[in-house]
Amino acid sequence: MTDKLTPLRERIDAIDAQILQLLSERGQVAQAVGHVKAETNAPVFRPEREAQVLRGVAERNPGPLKNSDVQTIFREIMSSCRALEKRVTVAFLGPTGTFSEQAVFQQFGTAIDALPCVSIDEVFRATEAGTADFGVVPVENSSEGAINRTLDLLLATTTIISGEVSIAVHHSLMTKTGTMDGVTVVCAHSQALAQCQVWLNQHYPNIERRAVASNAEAAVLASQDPTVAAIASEMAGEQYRLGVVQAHIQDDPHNRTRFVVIGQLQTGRSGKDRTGIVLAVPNKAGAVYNLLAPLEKHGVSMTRFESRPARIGTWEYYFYVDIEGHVHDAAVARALEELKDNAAFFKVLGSYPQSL
Ligand SMILES: C=C(O[C@@H]1C=C(C(=O)O)C=C[C@H]1O)C(=O)O
Repeated sequence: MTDKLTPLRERIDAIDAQILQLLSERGQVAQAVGHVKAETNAPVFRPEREAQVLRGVAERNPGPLKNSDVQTIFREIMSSCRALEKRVTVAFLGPTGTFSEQAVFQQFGTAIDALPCVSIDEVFRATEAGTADFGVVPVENSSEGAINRTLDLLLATTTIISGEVSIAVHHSLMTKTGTMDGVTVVCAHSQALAQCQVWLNQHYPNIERRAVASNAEAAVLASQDPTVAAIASEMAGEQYRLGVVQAHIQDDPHNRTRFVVIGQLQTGRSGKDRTGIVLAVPNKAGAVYNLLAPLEKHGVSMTRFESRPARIGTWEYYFYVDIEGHVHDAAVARALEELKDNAAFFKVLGSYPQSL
């Protein structure tokens, strides 16, 4: 047994030495890139380039490692290389242990300074003020729909969207003891309570449900009080040493939340991009139909259409539209020129690589 293992481990040691040498070389090249960028004051973080690297490794992956695992490794390599150029600060809806934090690491890797904020408003403020280089905010959930606060803040913000991240959202019911004995209240963020309502109605119809600021806060409360159960990610549960009563209690097993990255950075073309815009039209018959006609004319696909009541001003609704492509793609540029002409309000939220 040992004799068979020894030569294999020697091979692994030799490979690791090569990997380490190559990582060192990669780091040195990233430092050289950093010097070139510093000379021209160019941005350090280039999401379009990172997206291309990650797509490339999945395309060229010879196996046996899974594409998603190889991408996780390369994301971390890039995060560390980027940190040699400059370490970025990223604001998110805290505390630590939230799905927002998970989204931050999925986009930037872990060689960053994560800045937990108490609200989505605070994430926007920190990013606008430059306290953070970027902010990560939730925009939509596959079962609950739009995150309205984010949509409203996107309308007025001076920041632009530079990226998107989509993560699977699995909720677990957890308590200090790992059982429901003596539990009188289930705490979670209102979105999480909504996403688990059928399951809760079936299993614990009579236990009070209390909305709190975040699932992580619910986990903190449960860790301090055995009569409180929390709905949160298992990651948060581990962090606050909770026992799992039941894992994966969300009503939709494919539940996902999409986040956008906001900042001052205008992301370049990656070859597979998305663009977010906000529009308003005068309240006339056929106005919305006519408004969107240029998309069809120029062969631009719409991937999302969301409306929000305008709370002030002359128009009734703002329309949040996501389209495929980048503002620098010829067809998108032409379509947007025409859209703009027909709109009473028009704002490009940003162009960015489509999430993996
Ligand atoms: C090295 C660069 O800087 C950063 C780090 C990257 C990497 O490690 O591959 C890629 C893009 C940038 O976010 C670069 O721009 O090429």
